[in-house]
Formats: sequence, structure tokens, C-alpha cells
Amino acid sequence: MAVFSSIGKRFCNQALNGSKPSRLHFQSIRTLLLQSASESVKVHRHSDADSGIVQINMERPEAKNALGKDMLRGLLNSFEAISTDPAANVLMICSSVSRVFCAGADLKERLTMNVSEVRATVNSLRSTFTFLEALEIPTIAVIEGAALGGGLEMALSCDLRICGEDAKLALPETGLAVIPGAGGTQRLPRLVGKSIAKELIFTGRKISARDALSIGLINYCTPAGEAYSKALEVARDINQKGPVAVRMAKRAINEGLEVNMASGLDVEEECYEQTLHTNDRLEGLDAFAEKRKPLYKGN
Ligand SMILES: CC(C)(COP(=O)([O-])OP(=O)([O-])OC[C@H]1O[C@@H](n2cnc3c(N)ncnc32)[C@H](O)[C@@H]1OP(=O)([O-])[O-])[C@@H](O)C(=O)NCCC(=O)NCCSC(=O)C[C@@](C)(O)CC(=O)[O-]
Repeated sequence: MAVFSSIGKRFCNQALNGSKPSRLHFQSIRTLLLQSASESVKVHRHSDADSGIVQINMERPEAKNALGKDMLRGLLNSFEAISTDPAANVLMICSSVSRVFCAGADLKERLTMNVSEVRATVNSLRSTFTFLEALEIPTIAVIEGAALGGGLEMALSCDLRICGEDAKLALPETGLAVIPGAGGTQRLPRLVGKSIAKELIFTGRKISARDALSIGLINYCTPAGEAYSKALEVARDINQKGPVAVRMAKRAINEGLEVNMASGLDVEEECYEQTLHTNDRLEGLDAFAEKRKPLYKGN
């Protein structure tokens, strides 16, 4: 059921960690609750000019947003709903829980599972984050506090990561005598290089947002409590661009990086072709000639 709500102060954990809140935290951001995908996952659509921005809030405070069955089902339901929403142009993934983005696998639930249940759960975590990575629209992980194990693996499946400076990131799985199982062994080295990824995964070491920025793991490190404001700024910027163009740019980069340069350039050509016949391309040229802002409709 769709319900109008205001998530101005509780959309993200940033204002609750004792740091000085920024001006934006006290603005009321009007959103529409699109879906309660589960007890612990809510999907909101921003309103008015921001209506192309969709936001997922993780809300499982008692377990620090650990990825238990209900949370995982809620995330997959949300990603599936967003994948078929033609009005969605950009997704922000946030936490409503103070000082944590996501604590990774639910270790209490795990204790009750036999080996085949563990295998099925890890496979399900991996495929859920692969689905997230494959969404056509850009995705932004908004991180204040801890992003650990599966929590960091979810963020690695997003296109961009924006952290408050109190954030702590790690893949601590080897300390639990397992390995990252939700894509971490593959996505971390692709992002930061083999050598740094190996060190972080072998040791399970927690790194600060500043260190994460310096190794290219995240896009921005903001003052503590301001990751949401920065992410919203970036999301608004993306939301104003030609929606087909942004989707095709994401596809060209993702698919092109998996193949050699010549095949990658073929992918680029194919993706460019998709933009050629859009009304938005003509609107962009008209707006330039008329010295006004373009108004894109996504077709
Ligand atoms: C997140 C901080 C820093 C907060 O640190 P804090 O703010 O000091 O909070 P806390 O440690 O007091 O935790 C508050 C409550 O949340 C619970 N909690 C907390 N985390 C979890 C969890 N993961 N699963 C289940 N419950 C969790 C914790 O047990 C506690 O419950 P209480 O004792 O009050 O009943 C700290 O709690 C922490 O370090 N948690 C553990 C992080 C961790 O090791 N995560 C698992 C990574 S392994 C993984 O993700 C595996 C994967 C996905 O790659 C593959 C696979 O599935 O196997």
C-alpha cells in the first residue's frame, strides 16, 4: 500500500551518532512508501522533482541490520520491484539504524543451520547481490558506521559508495573461519586490485572511510553524519540526466569491462544505438539551442 510519509530525520542513521547534524538532516524530505518489502526493509520514492529517486531503508536495529532470512527476502523483493519500475532512475540504499549500515550475515540464525541450509543461504545472499549489481539503474550505498561482511558485499554490488568518516568497513569472514561468500572475493579485487583485496580479506582488518577512499573502495568520505546529504546530491544529479543514457552508460561500462577492448567498443556502439532514437536525445539538443534546462521523460 502506498502511503505518503516524511523521512526527513529517520531515513538514515547519520544524525544519530553524536556528530553535528548538517542542515539537510532537519529538512523534511517527502517520500511515498512504495512497499514494505518485509518487517525490516522499506522502499520509498522521493517526491516532486526527485520522483526518479527510490530509496531502500534497512530497519533491523536489534540485529544491526544483519542479513537474516526476513531481511534478505525483503531486499530481494525490493530489488525485483525496482527492476520493473519504469519511473525509477536511481536507487539509494540506506540504514535507519544508528552507527551501522549492515552487520553482514546473521550469525545467530547461522548457528541454528545445518550445512545444506548454510549453503542455500549463502547462495541466496550471493544471487541477491548479483541481482542488485545487475539493476539497470545506478545504485548508491549510503554508509554511516559499520559495513561488515555481507554488509560490505552489498555495498560492493552498488555502483557508488558514499561514507561518513566514522564508517568502518571490513570483510571479517576469515576470522569466522569462512570466506566472503556474497561476492566479496570477486568484487573487492576488481575494485581495489588483487594485492590490497588479499590483505583485507586474509586479515579481516577494519578500515576507516578515509582509508577506503584512498584505495578507491568508496567514492566520497563526508564528515560523519553527512553521507546521506552527499548521496542525495549525487542522486539528484543523476536523476536529471537522460534516463536511457544513464542506463546504457552503466551497461556499457559493466559489460565492456568483462571483455577485451575491441568487444567493449562493440558494446559501447550497441548501447549508444539505444539512445539514438529517443525523444530525450532530441530534447537535449533543443534545450541546448534554446539555452534552457532539458526536461527528460525517459523515452
Ligand atoms: C556491527 C557491530 C560493529 C556493532 O557493534 P555494537 O554497536 O557494539 O553492537 P553490539 O555488538 O552490541 O550488537 C548489538 C546486537 O546486535 C547483534 N548483532 C550484531 N551483529 C550481528 C550479526 N552479524 N548477526 C546477528 N546479530 C548481530 C549482537 O549480537 C547484539 O545482540 P544482543 O547481544 O544484544 O542480543 C558488531 O555488532 C559486530 O561486529 N557484529 C558482527 C559483524 C560480523 O562479524 N558479521 C558477520 C560477517 S560474516 C558474513 O557476512 C558472511 C558472508 C555473507 O560473507 C558469507 C556467509 O553468509 O557466510
